[in-house]
Parts: sequence; structure tokens; C-alpha cells
Amino acid sequence: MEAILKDPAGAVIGLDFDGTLSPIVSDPAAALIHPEAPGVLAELGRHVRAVAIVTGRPPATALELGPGLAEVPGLVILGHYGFERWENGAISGPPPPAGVPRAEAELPLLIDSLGLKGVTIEDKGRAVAVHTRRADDPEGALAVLREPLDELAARHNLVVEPGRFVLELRPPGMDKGHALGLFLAERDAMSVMFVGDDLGDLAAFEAVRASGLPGVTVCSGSTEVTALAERADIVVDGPDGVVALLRELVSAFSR
Ligand SMILES: O=P(O)(O)OC[C@H]1O[C@H](O[C@H]2O[C@H](CO)[C@@H](O)[C@H](O)[C@H]2O)[C@H](O)[C@@H](O)[C@@H]1O
Repeated sequence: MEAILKDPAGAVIGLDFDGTLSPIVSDPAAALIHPEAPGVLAELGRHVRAVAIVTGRPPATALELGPGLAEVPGLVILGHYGFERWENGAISGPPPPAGVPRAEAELPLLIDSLGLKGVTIEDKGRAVAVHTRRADDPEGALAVLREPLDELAARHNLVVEPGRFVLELRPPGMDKGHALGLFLAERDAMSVMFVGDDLGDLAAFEAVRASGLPGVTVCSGSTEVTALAERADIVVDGPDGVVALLRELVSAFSR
């Protein structure tokens, strides 16, 4: 943190979206960014080298669920775990893998055959997520789904990304750590902070350490995931705590 405070202009600030900037809700389509987050990110963006949102969401969805984000100066969104990038109003990325629609077509029958109720499917374009938060037994449904989804993913050249009551089938070859590492090099970062809440953010925590830069890892704490808090330098209380921390940073930069 010392290096970031000493030279904000050299700092890259990376943040996850769901559970970090946006409070967790039961319906993924109803998620909305913390009302104060776009404003504080805009202030932060005026001081630091770059602000990047590194998320499993498609960048277009993050912008939809994050009104005001498009106005954050210099913001980059590395979506789909880094496969898709939004910057200056434009989205770029490789063509979506053919395996995703094929796997998705098999999902309703598979879920039905396992006798699961309340399990929902989120079509994300270049990935598909299977959510259990609204199942009768979310934890149990996750356990029942794990092996069949591993098998389905392998048949379609996909991998399973676990998260908060979700198993996502997505293409291999990219993760938040790789995405963050490339971004730090691209921006010639002098220091880095990454804020996340879920298992997919562990790779970004590792990238902070592997970069060799002065870095700080922050966990947006919850009762649902403990693995991140155990590895974080700082733990704050969910998106409210994240916004408060970012506000403190902005005040320190302005002094
Ligand atoms: O990398 P992230 O920005 O954290 O995105 C990861 C997944 O987040 C979303 O699911 C999570 O948030 C939902 C809304 O609060 C919640 O209902 C769900 O239980 C969480 O797992 C999103 O729906 C996924 O597509 C993202 O991959």
C-alpha cells in the first residue's frame, strides 16, 4: 500500500465485479453495481495509472449492470476472465468457442435427469453458467452437478470455473491471473492492488505476488468464501467495505 500511496500515478488498481463492486443477489440478471462505486472509481481513475475491472461477466453485461462505469476515466474491463476487453467504448476478443452452445443445449436435460429443482442457466455468449443459489439445497446441488459438468465440459473442450453457488463452463487458456499479469506489463505498472471476493480471483492474487511489484491483495469478505480472506493482505466487509477503502485511497491521494 505504501508504494501506491507514494506514487499513485504508477499504480494499477484491479477489481472484480460481482461480490466486490456489486452486492450478491439471487438473480444474476438483477445484480447492480454499488451506487457509490462508479463515482469513486472515476475519482480514483484521475490519480492512478489505470483502473481495470477483471470479471467473469462479459464486459457488455458489466457495463449494463454498472451504469456510470463507461464514464470512469481510462477504465478497462477485462471480461470473460480476460478473453474479452472493453476500452474506449469498443469490445474486442477472439471468436466464441463452438463448444459453448453445444454444451448449453445439453444442460436442461442433464439438470432434469439429476432431479434438481431451482437450478438456473445463464447464457453468457462465450460461456454458460449453472447457478444453484435458488435451488432448495444450493450446496448439495453444486456437489451433485460437479462431476457431470466436468464430464460435459471436457467433451466440448471447455473447463469448469467454480464460484459462489455457480459452476461455469468456459473455454480454457485464460484466467484472471493471466489477464492481470498481461495488463500490468502493458501499462508498465509500478505497483498494483487487486480486490476480489471469489475463487476465480485467487489467480489474480497470485499474479500480484508473481509480478514482483509492490502489491496489495484485498478480499471483499463474505461468509460464502473463506479461501480468499485467508490469502488477502486486507479483508473488508463486502462491496460497502470496498467502496469505503477506495474512498480512503482517493482522500489520501488528494491530501
Ligand atoms: O468475476 P465476477 O465479476 O465475480 O463474476 C463471477 C460470476 O458472477 C455472477 O454470479 C455471482 O453473482 C450473482 C449476482 O449477485 C449471484 O446470483 C451468483 O450466485 C454469483 O455466483 C455471474 O452471474 C456469473 O456469470 C459470473 O461468472
